[in-house]
Amino acid sequence: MKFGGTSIENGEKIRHVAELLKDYREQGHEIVAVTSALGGVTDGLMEIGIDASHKGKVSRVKEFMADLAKKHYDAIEITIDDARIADETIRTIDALIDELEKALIGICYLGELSPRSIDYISSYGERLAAPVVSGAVQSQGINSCSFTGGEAGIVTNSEYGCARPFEKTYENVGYILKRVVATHVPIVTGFIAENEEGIITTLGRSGSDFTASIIGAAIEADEIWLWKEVHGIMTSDPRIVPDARPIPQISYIEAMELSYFGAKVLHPRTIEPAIKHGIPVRVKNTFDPEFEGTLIVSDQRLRKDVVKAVTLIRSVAAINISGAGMVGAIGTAARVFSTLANAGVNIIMISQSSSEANMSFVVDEAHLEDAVAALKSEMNRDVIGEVACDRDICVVAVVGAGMDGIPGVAGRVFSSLGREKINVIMISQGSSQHNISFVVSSDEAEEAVRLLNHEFELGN
Ligand SMILES: Nc1ncnc2c1ncn2[C@@H]1O[C@H](COP(=O)(O)OP(=O)(O)O)[C@@H](O)[C@H]1O
Ligand SMILES: N[C@@H](CC(=O)OP(=O)(O)O)C(=O)O
Repeated sequence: MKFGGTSIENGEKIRHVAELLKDYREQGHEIVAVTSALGGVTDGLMEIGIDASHKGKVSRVKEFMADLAKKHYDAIEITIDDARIADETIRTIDALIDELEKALIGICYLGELSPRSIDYISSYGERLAAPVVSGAVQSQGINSCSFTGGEAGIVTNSEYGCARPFEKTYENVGYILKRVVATHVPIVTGFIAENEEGIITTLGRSGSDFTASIIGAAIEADEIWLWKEVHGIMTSDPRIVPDARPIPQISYIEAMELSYFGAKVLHPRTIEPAIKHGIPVRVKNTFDPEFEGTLIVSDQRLRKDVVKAVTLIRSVAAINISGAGMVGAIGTAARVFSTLANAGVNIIMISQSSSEANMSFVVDEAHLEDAVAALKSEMNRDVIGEVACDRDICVVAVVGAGMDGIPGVAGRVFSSLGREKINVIMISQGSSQHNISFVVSSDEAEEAVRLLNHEFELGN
């Protein structure tokens, strides 16, 4: 079971989580709990790290640390009734706060923040949360202990900020946690792991979902449950479409498409370990545990709804390359994509006109400058005449395995946009036919998502 930052935002919510864990444990379930940082803490840690490296104010660091310590002391006061457990937890928190303060002051003096240091600093959110959650569970009379991702056996490469676990992780974690769950509810920090030298790495923002899935696979869990503040995977982000509804059942592939195409409800790599080990994943609402939520499984029963959900990716940019010399020039696409790969640019979507005179792709906005520079310097100007880009765009994706082989879905998507005069800048459909994605300008994107929810009757 994984509890996200919104589920453990403060003492009251942590107490509720501890009671949930107690109830399930007393029903006879063996549970490993994965915890995120208290709500907003990871963002705060990243900001203070950047602040320290730019402005270097020790007084600002001390102020931040006092607030951070208070947030955790307050949570302890509300969640841990037993004085001995509370004292022990406070000592653990104090030691972590002391270590982190020293690191941040070091960054103030050094004036630099490497990707490795960002991972180290941001790891404290989960490292501070796990002992508090564990103390709260112990205070409910249930045996519990806490582990960092590294201590639980998760070993990754050194790609700081989005590290990938090595295969041996599954054996390590299984060996360590399978024995503990028989007697305890172990609380493991989500999001963070270690490389082979024992240096802290992170799995990417929202990576606690991925941690839960790695652990679920390693201990051969019956199910992996992701507890959130929403009623499951919804037909669209409820912040954009207020009447979006929870999807009762969805396939692994659909859930992967949704998370890759911007549905912030799941970390995009969450489903991989679950698929590999055939473990169902449930997304449930921490604050309405009786509600069944969304079940993600491989063997999806055929449902009549063709489109399951509509998602939106922001913070992207489009690049269009064109030139009469591209027509019939063999190897142009290969050169473009290897140039972008060498520049470390992630390509989200690709489209080529049938005339071959231009090619468009969508990249993360953060990679745009590197992408344009690489294309301009590497490409043969005889072939590519122009490289143009557009920052004010979003990708909208219409997802559903039921679209496969059903004629007219694309027609309905684009007719409904056309009726409302929403201009489509670029279109792409994978041959799997699970996803139709297209690009619109940023100021029309949310309206497009609402329109398509209405067109496919996805709302309540
Ligand atoms: N299709 C979707 N279904 C459900 N939630 C979505 C979707 N797209 C975006 N979201 C957002 O994802 C968030 C997921 O819940 P949250 O409790 O924040 O998870 P966590 O704490 O694990 O990160 C919600 O705030 C919701 O607005
Ligand atoms: N705390 C990390 C990891 C995480 O998974 O958080 P959440 O479960 O709140 O998305 C982050 O904010 O990215």
